[in-house]
Amino acid sequence: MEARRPGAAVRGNTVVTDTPAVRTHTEVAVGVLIRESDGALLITSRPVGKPRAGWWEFPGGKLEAGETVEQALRRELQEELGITITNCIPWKVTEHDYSHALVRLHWCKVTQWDGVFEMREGQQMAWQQLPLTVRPVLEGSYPVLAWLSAERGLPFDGALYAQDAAAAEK
Ligand SMILES: Nc1nc2c([nH]c(=O)n2[C@H]2C[C@H](O)[C@@H](COP(=O)(O)OP(=O)(O)OP(=O)(O)O)O2)c(=O)[nH]1
Repeated sequence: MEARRPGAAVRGNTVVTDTPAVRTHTEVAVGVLIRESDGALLITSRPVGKPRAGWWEFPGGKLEAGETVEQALRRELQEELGITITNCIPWKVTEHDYSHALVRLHWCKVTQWDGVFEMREGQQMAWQQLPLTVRPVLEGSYPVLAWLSAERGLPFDGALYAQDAAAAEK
């Protein structure tokens, strides 16, 4: 007799279970662009059509097959912002489990780039000091905001950045 897991059903030759599939990580390259003159951080809003449209984040995006983190970040910032980064200092790796994806975020500090900023996806950009004044901010970015705050001797309060989340697109 066939052993069946609880919750499993047979449809034709296929066993269908309600056991969730193992979630694989989506690898993401993220740039912490730091302006030399005053240490301000570049924050951008997520464009219409993406999950969490209108939320604020550090610029970056998903790695494509065969790309290194640096290659992906260089491509994403050219595509989205029209600039070419000329350094990329690997910094931290974090993970966050969203309902839309389980992401692994590869954070790099970037202090040099060429070109003029152009928001090619209709997003907004803001050079910000800590604490940021834009809201809401993707929660996957909170650890990095906490580390940046610690580096600058500033307190960090994640609750600040969740403000206005209820009104924003999820
Ligand atoms: N760029 C960026 N992504 C972040 C940050 N924090 C954070 O949790 N994420 C998450 C949100 C998304 O689930 C994922 C990035 O995916 P994405 O959809 O924006 O990437 P992409 O630009 O390559 O998008 P796509 O058009 O190829 O779908 O990483 C952050 O500060 N910056």
